[in-house]
Amino acid sequence: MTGLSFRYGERVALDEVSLSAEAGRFTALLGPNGAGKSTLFSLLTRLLISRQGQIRIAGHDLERQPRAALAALGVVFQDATLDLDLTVAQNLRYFSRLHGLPPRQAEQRAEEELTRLGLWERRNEKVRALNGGHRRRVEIARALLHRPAVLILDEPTVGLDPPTRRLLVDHIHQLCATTGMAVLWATHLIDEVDPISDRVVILHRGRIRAAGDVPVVLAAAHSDSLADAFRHFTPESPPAQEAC
Ligand SMILES: Nc1ncnc2c1ncn2[C@@H]1O[C@H](COP(=O)(O)OP(=O)(O)OP(=O)(O)O)[C@@H](O)[C@H]1O
Repeated sequence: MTGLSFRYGERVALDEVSLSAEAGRFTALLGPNGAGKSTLFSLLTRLLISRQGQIRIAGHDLERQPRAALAALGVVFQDATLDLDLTVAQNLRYFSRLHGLPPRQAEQRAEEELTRLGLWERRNEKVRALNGGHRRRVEIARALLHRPAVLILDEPTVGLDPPTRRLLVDHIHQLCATTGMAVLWATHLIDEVDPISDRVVILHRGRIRAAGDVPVVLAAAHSDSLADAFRHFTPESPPAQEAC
């Protein structure tokens, strides 16, 4: 996205934000509460529209080619959006229909993704019967059914216990490396970043404060830890959590 701005009335939520998520890489969008992460996700998914700036998804302009752009996008929102009274399989089937996947292909894709996330055996259970971590996994499986080129996740580990959090973070890192998908993962938890392979974008009060590979961000902050760099670029914010 380039030069993206958005305001709620007089309140500026995003100010000339430009960032990219590269294919095959995990980009961590780090920002404290109120930084503008959810607003950015709403713009990426067209829940909000901005006249200032441009968003391209897998080469498609979101404003001019919304169908093609959104077809290339997988989304996991901050709040769960599953139907609790449908089974895991029914939730996935419904979503596949929305994306126009033929039934046979939809079933195949559901099996692949649920198996990968260890949930195939539980496909006929109602989502209501699953714990928070398993529901999150179902949402991730659902977001991947149509094989998006870009996957965006808005603080997907909020409320999960540390082992479940680790499992999801590792899973998405692995997917990124093996499928070539671009991932944009919003978080305020520093320990979700892999300092070796990830890119980091630090957003504070609607503006990008730093972006690049971890060593670049550390050098810009004259710091040797990402937690310190985060504090440096987000003054007057609560300290970043390194672990749950
Ligand atoms: N519907 C709204 N009306 C007015 N202001 C809003 C609205 N939604 C968000 N804001 C403001 O816009 C700014 C960015 O909020 P946003 O929710 O995008 O941040 P965030 O980084 O996602 O924060 P969090 O981690 O708390 O979800 C904040 O100052 C917030 O108060």
